[in-house]
Amino acid sequence: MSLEAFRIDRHKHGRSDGGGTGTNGVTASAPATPRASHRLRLKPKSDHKPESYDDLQHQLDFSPMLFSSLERYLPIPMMALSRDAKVNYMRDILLRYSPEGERTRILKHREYRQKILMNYKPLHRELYSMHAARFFTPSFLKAIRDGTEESFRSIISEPSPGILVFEMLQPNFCEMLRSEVDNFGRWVHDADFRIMLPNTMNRYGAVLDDFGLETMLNKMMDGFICPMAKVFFPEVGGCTLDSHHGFVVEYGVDRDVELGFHVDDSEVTLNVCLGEQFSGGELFFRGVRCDKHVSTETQPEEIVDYGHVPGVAVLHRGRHRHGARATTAGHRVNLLLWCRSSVFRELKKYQTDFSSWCGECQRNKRERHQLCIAATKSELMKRERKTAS
Ligand SMILES: O=C(O)CCC(=O)C(=O)O
Ligand SMILES: [Fe+2]
Repeated sequence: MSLEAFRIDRHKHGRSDGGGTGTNGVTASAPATPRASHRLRLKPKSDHKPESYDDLQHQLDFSPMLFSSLERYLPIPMMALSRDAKVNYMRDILLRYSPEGERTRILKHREYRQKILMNYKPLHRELYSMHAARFFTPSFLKAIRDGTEESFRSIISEPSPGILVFEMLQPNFCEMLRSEVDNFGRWVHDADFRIMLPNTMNRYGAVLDDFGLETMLNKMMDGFICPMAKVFFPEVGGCTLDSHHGFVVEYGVDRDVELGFHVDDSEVTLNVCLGEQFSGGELFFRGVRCDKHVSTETQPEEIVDYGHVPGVAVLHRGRHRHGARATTAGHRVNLLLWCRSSVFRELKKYQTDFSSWCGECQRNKRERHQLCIAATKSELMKRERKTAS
């Protein structure tokens, strides 16, 4: 695989940041001048149970889960205040840290979503809230209910370390989601509405979060992906996933045919095939890499290919380099949930060694270790020779 073709996909509209004027008492006005007096605690109050802000998703400028995570860092007297007071306090802090351009982007995206939500009529209303028993396969549900590493391992296969494959979605859910996306596509066409593409690589597909599925997908991440990510990907923020970018991509000879070699703008990616009949479209993986090593050589043991099966999920680190081969016949539709951790992203800024997950950092560390052992050995031998003579 030539690494020249490598591209890092930095999705620009990825944050869950719906908006609009709300009816829940949360002011969603243009960003106020942030108050510098607003502070957070250095350490979280771990026994504090944060509120849920999910129902405010269309009024908030940031992911509701971010507010829940941040609540543990509030000054103690704040914790007992009303939810609205807490939201406004946290929102001021968050806005203080988001640059002007980012704030404008958030507001524009909020308006964009609002326009869609006010005009698009969903086809399958049942998709818009979480009905776990109807969406997921019994084996997946049981594993999640048990919640142990052993129960997860009983349903997954791992063709290579860090690539988890398991049956997840019921055929009926796959079909409903496909037809909902088709319905949305027809509305976009009829209304002559310009939509935002899921990412910089796919021309065919739709951002599910933009037409009302954000809450359901948040629940999917929170209740069904986080438990697995905690066990299998703790070193890349698997324990602190707090926002997502949910979308569907479509492939075929008359759509996107293949997908170039890339890494996702996610900590953990869920990729589930929704069908239909197709040939080709295999995923190829080439090892996990940090930013610095993203274009380094692939080692033979990192080469893995995977053929999509409808209803079956692939869960992997976002930094696991991959791409999709040409879909040579038929039509392939996949659901993607790029799960992110704001805590992990913040901490990463201050780190240089990622040997707990980057294949190249690991190799470098091993090499340094071996050099160190060799140097110690030679020093010891020198000393022995000296004492002997
Ligand atoms: O087509 C696929 O299955 C891969 C999609 C993917 O990697 C992505 O959208 O990030
Ligand atoms: Fe990807």
